[in-house]
Amino acid sequence: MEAAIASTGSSFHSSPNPLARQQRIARAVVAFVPQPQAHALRCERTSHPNPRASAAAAAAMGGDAGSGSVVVVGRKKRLAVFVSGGGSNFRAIHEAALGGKVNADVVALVTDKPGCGGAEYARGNGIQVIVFPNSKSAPEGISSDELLNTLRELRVDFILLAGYLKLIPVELIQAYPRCILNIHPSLLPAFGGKGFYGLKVHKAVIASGARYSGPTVHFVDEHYDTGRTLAQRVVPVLANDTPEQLAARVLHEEHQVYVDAVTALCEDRIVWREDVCERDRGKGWCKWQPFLENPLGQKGPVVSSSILFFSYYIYVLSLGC
Ligand SMILES: Nc1nc2c(c(=O)[nH]1)N[C@@H](CN(C=O)c1ccc(C(=O)N[C@@H](CCC(=O)O)C(=O)O)cc1)CN2
Ligand SMILES: NCC(=O)N[C@@H]1O[C@H](COP(=O)([O-])[O-])[C@@H](O)[C@H]1O
Repeated sequence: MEAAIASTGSSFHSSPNPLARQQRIARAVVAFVPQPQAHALRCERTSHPNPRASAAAAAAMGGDAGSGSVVVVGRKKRLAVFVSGGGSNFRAIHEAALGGKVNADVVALVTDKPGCGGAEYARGNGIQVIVFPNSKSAPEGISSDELLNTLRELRVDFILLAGYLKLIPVELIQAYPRCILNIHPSLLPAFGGKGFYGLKVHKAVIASGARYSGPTVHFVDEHYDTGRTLAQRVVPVLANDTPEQLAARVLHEEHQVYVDAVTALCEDRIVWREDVCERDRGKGWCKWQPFLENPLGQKGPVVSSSILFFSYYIYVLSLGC
């Protein structure tokens, strides 16, 4: 059962307080809410715009915060992108960040293949290249602990996997809860897991006789491709498709859906819906499902948090006149 509980208010943190948590578990948190501050599990590293301030800003801009007409943008987020190959998704995200669509800076490229296309692009664009992990083919690579320290020194908020072919260690997953995304070239859970990467995925899709395929953006957990799905796009599988033709069709959609997902992530517009949990009856388990907020709604003017807070105080001063 899901209730449409759309509320503005502080962002939702998984509280250590079991009673408070149980009370919350009894309520479903709505998946699509009209504005960024509604109930949501946020990555600890992002800012939380003040709901009253955004309402004031919306009023000042003639919008209506309740209708999602104002997207509040906090501080610029800092991204580390992990790549093993050509890096076209990495380039799409970097270009979207440079163009202002994604409210972020790409501060590091992490790769297990220092000679790959993604690493070359990063060097040509002044982005720090980090080789991880250490291996025979990349002896200059660093350890998990060194990588974690480097990402912290760079104040990285989110990690984006984009064609990275190594398993992300559990210590990185634990250090960045709900802050690591991956893009996979099939409609997970189909055609995912160990051994499913690159053209292998598209060969399996064609061999299966599937009529549709497409990219999946998902949060990363300690296993390959089993994290919570955030966004998907669908493309047709044509009768005479080669794996390369299907790969190109899927890749085109990947660039769109990943940029959209990262845009939402950096604007704090991902909300987590929790199904009513039957934990108190001793069965079942709770599922948190991340959703892009307002995915079909109109996006209002983008307001920087500084303008937002300034308009809020003008609004408050005007009340006193
Ligand atoms: N902890 C996680 N790490 C990674 C995930 C993830 O979901 N959780 N996603 C992968 C990306 N990926 C699919 O999207 C993926 C990449 C690689 C493999 C795979 O089977 N790799 C081979 C090695 C390939 C090579 O080194 O050339 C293997 O492990 O044997 C499966 C899925 C990134 N990391
Ligand atoms: N399972 C992981 C996997 O197969 N990832 C896939 O590797 C390609 C990387 O392309 P890019 O380097 O041009 O972004 C992309 O198609 C991505 O979905």
